[in-house]
Amino acid sequence: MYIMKYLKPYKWQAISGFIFKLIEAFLELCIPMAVALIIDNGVAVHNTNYITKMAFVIFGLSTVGYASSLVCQYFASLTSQGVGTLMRKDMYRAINRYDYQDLDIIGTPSLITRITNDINQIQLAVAMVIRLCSRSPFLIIGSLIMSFVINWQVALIFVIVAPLIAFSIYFVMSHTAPMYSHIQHILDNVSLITRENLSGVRVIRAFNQQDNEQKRFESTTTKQKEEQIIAGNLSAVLNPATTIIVNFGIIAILYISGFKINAGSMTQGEVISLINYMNQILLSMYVFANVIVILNKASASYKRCADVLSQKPDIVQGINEAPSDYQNLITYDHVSFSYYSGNALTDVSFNILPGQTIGIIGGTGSGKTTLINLIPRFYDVTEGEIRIKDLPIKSYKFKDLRNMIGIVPQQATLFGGTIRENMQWGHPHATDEEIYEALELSQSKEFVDKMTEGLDTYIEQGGKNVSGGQRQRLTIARALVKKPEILILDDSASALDFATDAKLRKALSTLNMTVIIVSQRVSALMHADSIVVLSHGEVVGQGTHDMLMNTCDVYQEIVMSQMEGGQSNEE
Ligand SMILES: Nc1ncnc2c1ncn2[C@@H]1O[C@H](COP(=O)(O)OP(=O)(O)OP(=O)(O)O)[C@@H](O)[C@H]1O
Repeated sequence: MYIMKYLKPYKWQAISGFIFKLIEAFLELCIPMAVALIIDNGVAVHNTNYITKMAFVIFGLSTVGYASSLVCQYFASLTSQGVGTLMRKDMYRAINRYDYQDLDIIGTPSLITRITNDINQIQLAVAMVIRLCSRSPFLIIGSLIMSFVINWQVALIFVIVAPLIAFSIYFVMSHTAPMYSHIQHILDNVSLITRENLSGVRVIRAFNQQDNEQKRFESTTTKQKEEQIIAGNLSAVLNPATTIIVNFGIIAILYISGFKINAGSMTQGEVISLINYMNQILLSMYVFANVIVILNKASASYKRCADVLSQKPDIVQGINEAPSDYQNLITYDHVSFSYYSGNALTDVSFNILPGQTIGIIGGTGSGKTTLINLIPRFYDVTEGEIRIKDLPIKSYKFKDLRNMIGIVPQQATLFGGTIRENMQWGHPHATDEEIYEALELSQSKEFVDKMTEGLDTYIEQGGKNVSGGQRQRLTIARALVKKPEILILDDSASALDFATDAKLRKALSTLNMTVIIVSQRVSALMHADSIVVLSHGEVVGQGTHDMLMNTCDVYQEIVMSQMEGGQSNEE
């Protein structure tokens, strides 16, 4: 039970909250008794001194009750917020250790919902349990006991009325609870659609899809509205139903008490306090039923959060550091890989020597990105082995393995912060000189120099305030600042014009690095020492441009298609 782990540091706050709530409930139980005394010993005999004195007593009881309630509220907030924060931190940590495969399966929107909405639901439940779980049963049982103390015969009415109220609340709740949980599900969908729409707003407008998206949104919210109305109508039955039961109970109390007052075995004040206790039972049952609804919702949220926490990464690191003596830099040895949705690479074998520039080419979906994602162990091979410096990559510590690699992903992503801060991601102590060197190599210096604040220019989250091409160049610079032994460019120059792309490749060729260039453009890798041609996840050719032109049909087709498109040999 994860919840116990998070509650443990707040054990005393939770217990204190419980105790203060019980004090408040106890004082609340005393008030109808005090009112009865005022009626019998003050109002009935015109004793104003007694009434004044008891008014102070009631004021005192209410004030202490109110103060206890505030203290309880304080401890409940402290505990619920503390539990939520600890849980959120652990979830964040767990998600950061996730394998890519797990991220793919659970999905980012769902993880965001779990770490925000679901934790909020759990926090609310923790606060409610502290504040109301003790109070309501205490008041229900206390009111029953008090009524028996006042007059056991009249109190038998409570024994009939209380279960009837409980049954009607249960009946309505058991029908509405599944509806509300379905409504919650629809609301989740509404938030998913909203998130998708907001993040893709430009694409939606570019494709004139506003009306369709509006309809999709409206149909979901209409469904939510309709279900909400049905559930609301059913809930609305509850109030009059329970009020009728309570009113019958009150009539029965008045009827029987009338005889008893006439017979002198009961006072008017006692009748009033019995009616008050009857109302208190009703209110407490309402509150308790609502706490149960909140607990129900929270238990579903808790399960979703516990799933996140219990998911352990399959990819674990080894213990080795990089050897200084080796022959081959990277070796793919009969590597196959499958996503949960299907096979992506089959029996891939090739070798990369230190200092070589390797091109990876192939059609869309041929497995290029998958192939290079296996090197830093974003995913682990399903079969075969990859070795770096003649050691299996599984035997390296993550830090050592990933320190050797500078990867520029297809999707150029920058983070909120200055250009300097972004550049220092891979090398926290990089000097401005080293950063400028990387900017120069990546063909970014020119546009950074034009920015009035240079390296101090603030990059918005995701790099929204720079163009696609500039973003790509900056991500290349970020990888270069790290001075990796292996630089992997995954279609990283797709947004660059041909001239800049050529300059970039020329600059990279001056570096003492092993470079892997993934591209669909022949011009981007035709000068590589070796080119690997992929088709449907299999290597269908390997060699230099000239060799492949003579031996590999797929490569020839790619070259021909690009020559027809006028993209080849633009240098
Ligand atoms: N995260 C993923 N989950 C499931 N399947 C995936 C995932 N990523 C890729 N695939 C599938 O694996 C195959 C290879 O995809 P990959 O992205 O490696 O191709 P690619 O050659 O890099 O394509 P592109 O040139 O379009 O980037 C494709 O069929 C693709 O649908």
